[in-house]
Amino acid sequence: MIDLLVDKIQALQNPTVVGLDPRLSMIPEHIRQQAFETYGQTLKGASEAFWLFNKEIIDAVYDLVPAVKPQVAMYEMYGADGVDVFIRTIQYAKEKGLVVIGDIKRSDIASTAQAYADGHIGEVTVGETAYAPYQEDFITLNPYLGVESIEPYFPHLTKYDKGLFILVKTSNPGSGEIQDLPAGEAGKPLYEVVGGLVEKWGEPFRGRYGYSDIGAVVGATHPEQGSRLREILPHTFFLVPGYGAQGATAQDLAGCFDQNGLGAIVNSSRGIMAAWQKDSYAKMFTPEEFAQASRAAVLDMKEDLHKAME
Ligand SMILES: O=c1ccn([C@@H]2O[C@H](COP(=O)(O)O)[C@@H](O)[C@H]2O)c(=O)[nH]1
Repeated sequence: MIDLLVDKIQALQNPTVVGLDPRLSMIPEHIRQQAFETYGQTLKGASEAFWLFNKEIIDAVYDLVPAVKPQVAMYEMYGADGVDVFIRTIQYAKEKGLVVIGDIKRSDIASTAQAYADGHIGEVTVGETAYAPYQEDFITLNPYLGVESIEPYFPHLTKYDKGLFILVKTSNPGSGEIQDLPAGEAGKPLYEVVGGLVEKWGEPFRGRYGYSDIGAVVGATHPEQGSRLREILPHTFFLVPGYGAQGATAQDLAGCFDQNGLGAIVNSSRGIMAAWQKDSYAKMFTPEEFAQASRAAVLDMKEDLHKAME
């Protein structure tokens, strides 16, 4: 799956992933009204508002970006209706030719990890029929439980052509409290040790570009660590969150790319979905044109990333 992602990044000349993290507060009034008139102010009403919102944003950006990253938490908080919209969003994005990164950050003992693996990137069999309930192309995982919590996903990478992004150095301000602790030889920080494991786990899954189906999450908000990780993990592709709403600039994350301008895909969720609420875009687009504002934000981000990589 990493080859397909890199092919798409190359074809579009855009290493951007649009994060699909809808919140009611960022949904324009006309969309909320439409959903609430049909379903009431209920969990289903909120979820359907997300669906209408996501669908329009996908329609506005699918020809510009290689991938989208729905964040499961935003959907799960509305229960079964929210999860239904998470699944419909994945299906719709895939129909539009987008690679889908399910940001689900799972972590558990092997037998439970197997269930996550089968459900999210594999198949579950009921009677004689095999179902693929979620169908993300990549999912995010937390490696804290060690290799046997990650291994159950490995056969699915080849069998179903899938990929993983494993948390290595996260973008949150407090990530250093645990991730920067000296853990390896010569006081190496924990994130370097985890990064080394990810590089090793990924070895059998390398593709045409030398990158593995097993990638790493590396926050844009930690520029020095990002550059260091790029140096020591030459075969590990990075999913880089933290640009925009969390304060990281294109310059901050430039070190996550390799000398060919590959090796990373940069996420922006609020910065793109809620662009219509920002003064700079609100001057140009009405709330009804929210998806066009998102499109403009994607084009601006692309230009910004290119400038930083020059
Ligand atoms: O280290 C991490 C890992 C994941 N995320 C997720 O990325 C998006 C960021 O959203 P923005 O609105 O662009 O800040 C969100 O889904 C996070 O859960 C992260 O930010 N940092």
